[in-house]
Amino acid sequence: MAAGVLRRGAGDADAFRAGRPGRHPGARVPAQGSRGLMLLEARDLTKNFGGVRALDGAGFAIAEAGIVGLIGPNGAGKTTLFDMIAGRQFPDAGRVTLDGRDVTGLPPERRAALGLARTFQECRVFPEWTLRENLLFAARPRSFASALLRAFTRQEALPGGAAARAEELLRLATLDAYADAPASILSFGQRRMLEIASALMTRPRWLLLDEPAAGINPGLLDALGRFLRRAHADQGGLFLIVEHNMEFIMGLAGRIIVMHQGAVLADGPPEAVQSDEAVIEAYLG
Ligand SMILES: Nc1ncnc2c1ncn2[C@@H]1O[C@H](COP(=O)(O)OP(=O)(O)OP(=O)(O)O)[C@@H](O)[C@H]1O
Repeated sequence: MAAGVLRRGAGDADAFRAGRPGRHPGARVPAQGSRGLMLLEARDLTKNFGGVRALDGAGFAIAEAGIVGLIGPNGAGKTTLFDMIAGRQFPDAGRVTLDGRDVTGLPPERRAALGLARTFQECRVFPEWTLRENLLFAARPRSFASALLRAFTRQEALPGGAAARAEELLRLATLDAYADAPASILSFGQRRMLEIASALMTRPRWLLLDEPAAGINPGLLDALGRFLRRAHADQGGLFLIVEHNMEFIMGLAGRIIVMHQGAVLADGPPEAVQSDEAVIEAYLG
């Protein structure tokens, strides 16, 4: 197991506590934002798969733009919760709101139209296409009308500013030197950054990242963290990140939500969560 990566096991609590003494024990969910609406709220989500209760009243509210980590031991319900927010799965009970709007029953494409984007555990880029082509593809309008236009005119109707946005993201990801090279020449970690850059092309208000640090060479983790910080400073919104690499997420996120057995166990700044005895206990299993 790589240093700083948390899985169930006796060494986990040590890795979890490493280096960061608790300073704000008991920190809870921040108050509502100035507009009075939550950027994202998951309320009392429940999901059963046959006899398995994957989510058991899970909920949290995020009022402010920022980078938020979603962590928890294997099987805690993180992916299921993520899928509920993205619309890939629907809850048995509970609801999800984006900017106060109930989106619980909306399919993923309707949520995308509202400004939600996500990446997946398996990296999705087109290896034969150049980096720039990958990014421009991500900016393509997905509507039926634009598909028709494309079919009849063979013209790509890209939104204004897409080319400039692609250059900007290539710079933020420090991939600009490879703009015209096929994505196949990139390392796995660089491909992951390209995939994230693609998701950022439309300046999503909500970006869901599923284990961005997984499988990435430790030498590239700093670059990935810098890219995410710079991208967030550039565009704002919420970056919600499921992650098992504790060192990475604790250094990146301003707030950590911990899940355990389908519910939220703790929620607060990294220092508080790392020194929370219930959280340490959950990781020890
Ligand atoms: N499609 C499914 N069918 C049956 N059980 C499922 C399904 N999806 C998830 N589960 C179960 O629900 C529970 C929560 O799974 P989930 O994948 O959400 O956890 P996780 O926190 O993302 O875990 P990991 O960190 O290992 O990815 C687990 O017990 C899992 O086996």
